[in-house]
Amino acid sequence: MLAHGRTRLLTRNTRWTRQAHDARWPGWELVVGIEVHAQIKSRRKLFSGCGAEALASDLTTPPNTHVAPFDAAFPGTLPHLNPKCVELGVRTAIALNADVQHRSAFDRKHYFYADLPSGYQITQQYAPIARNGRLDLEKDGISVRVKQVQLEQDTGKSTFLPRNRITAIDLNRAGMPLMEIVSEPDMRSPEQAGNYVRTLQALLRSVGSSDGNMEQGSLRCDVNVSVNRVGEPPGTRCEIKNLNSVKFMMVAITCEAFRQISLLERGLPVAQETRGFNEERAETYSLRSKEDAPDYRYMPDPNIPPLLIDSTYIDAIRQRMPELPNATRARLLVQGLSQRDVEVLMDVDSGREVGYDGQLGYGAVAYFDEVARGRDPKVVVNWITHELLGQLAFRDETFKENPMSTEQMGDLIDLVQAGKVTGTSGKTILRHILTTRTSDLPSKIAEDLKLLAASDDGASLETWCREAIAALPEQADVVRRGNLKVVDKIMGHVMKASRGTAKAQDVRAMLLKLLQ
Ligand SMILES: Nc1ncnc2c1ncn2[C@@H]1O[C@H](COP(=O)(O)OP(=O)(O)OP(=O)(O)O)[C@@H](O)[C@H]1O
Ligand SMILES: [Mg+2]
Ligand SMILES: [Mg+2]
Repeated sequence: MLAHGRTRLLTRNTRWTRQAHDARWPGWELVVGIEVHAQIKSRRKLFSGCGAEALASDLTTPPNTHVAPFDAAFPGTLPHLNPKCVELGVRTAIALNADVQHRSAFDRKHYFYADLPSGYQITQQYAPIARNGRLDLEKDGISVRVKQVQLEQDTGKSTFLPRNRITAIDLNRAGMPLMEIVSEPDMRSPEQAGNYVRTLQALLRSVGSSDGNMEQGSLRCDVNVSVNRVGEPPGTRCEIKNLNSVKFMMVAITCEAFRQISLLERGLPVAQETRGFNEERAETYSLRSKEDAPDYRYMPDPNIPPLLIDSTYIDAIRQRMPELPNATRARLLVQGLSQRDVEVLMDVDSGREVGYDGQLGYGAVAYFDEVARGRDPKVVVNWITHELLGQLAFRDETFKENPMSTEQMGDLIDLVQAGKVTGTSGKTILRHILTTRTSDLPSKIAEDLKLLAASDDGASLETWCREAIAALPEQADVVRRGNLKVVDKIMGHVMKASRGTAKAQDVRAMLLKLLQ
């Protein structure tokens, strides 16, 4: 499963290549670069050793219950780097084809805000853990360069309570580990930007370094947008902050492009600034201009020694890399699955925790792999995508909640393939498992529910057929006169009587025998 090797470069760097004219803004070119902050999936914070379990996803954690003295900047406390975060950072860097730096360092970035008790954030702006990566967007046929990956701390959260007119501070998130993944300005449309974030999410999940969930805040994006007339150098960028879904991010980029173009067309300059996005009014608004930009007074953190990483360490991680999404996609296509099946499988949220050793890979893909061992992949994927996922969706349940084990699914498919139960009964058994959450194997369920195919039992098959002919005399006559199409009607009657246990082929044969 060594799929992490350098994959083929899809195109040359797109940076200066001209994009085919975009009907939304003829004569103009859009340039987008994205800074992604992804929460690292570690059980402990970056420097304090404080437990970070369930903090990221669980918004119900009571405020200020996971705070070590260091997170609250208690005097005399010292940082202690969490090695798990380094490992997951390196793992991410390898997945992005980036150069892991043998020496990186931590800086203090100063600013004053109530949710940052120490008055500075520890980050790696100047000597990041990895540089010069790349993310291939197969759908767009481009490759986005990743400038750097840096480790840094998250801040706390502040909430203004209008009723009491106070701002409440929650330090649970303070000191949580983040990776900032900075792209080069290589995207040329809102769609490419959306695809970049989705592809990155899938990559982070596949290597187990982040949940990458924008809605829950474990992945946050700042998008940088500029426009220029085709053939001219890139314009001044504006950075849009605090976007909480890929969809809104794409809308924000589109709105921002129109705003900048309309300024330039009126001969007005675009000011470099940080902007927010109002979802309801679908417009961006100024947060602060470049002049108001804080002076961060970066300085090396004197309490943290440089991070030295040797080749042996990097190689050990490289050896244990799981299969990456592009390789998974290619492998599934080779197994004969359709593009659509592959998309569906890979889109499904993960059913199991991806181990930190990365052994499991995708939830639904891992599930498929296990069931498909020794079985026809196309048959297996049909049962998973159409029946299982269909039924889960119908019940408004996620794949995480799926009670049907891979053993149960495998047994069910074997029963149907061997003709021991019909396809219809197979679906009944699947629904039975989802409803009762039983761990019984389908072969036992089929017996208990009397769903074993009736083929061996020629007697009842003949009885059902005779009854059906008696119930539908007109149709029976039409068939007798040679119109075989009408036999389907009578078959339907038999299937109903047999509760789906009769095999269609046998029913048809028996009816024709009785009617000719
Ligand atoms: N002309 C441009 N148009 C759009 N995006 C650009 C342009 N030039 C640079 N960018 C993007 O802007 C981003 C700059 O991010 P970077 O983290 O280096 O600096 P920053 O935004 O000044 O710092 P901070 O982390 O404090 O926000 C990169 O993603 C880069 O690709
Ligand atoms: Mg940045
Ligand atoms: Mg920025």
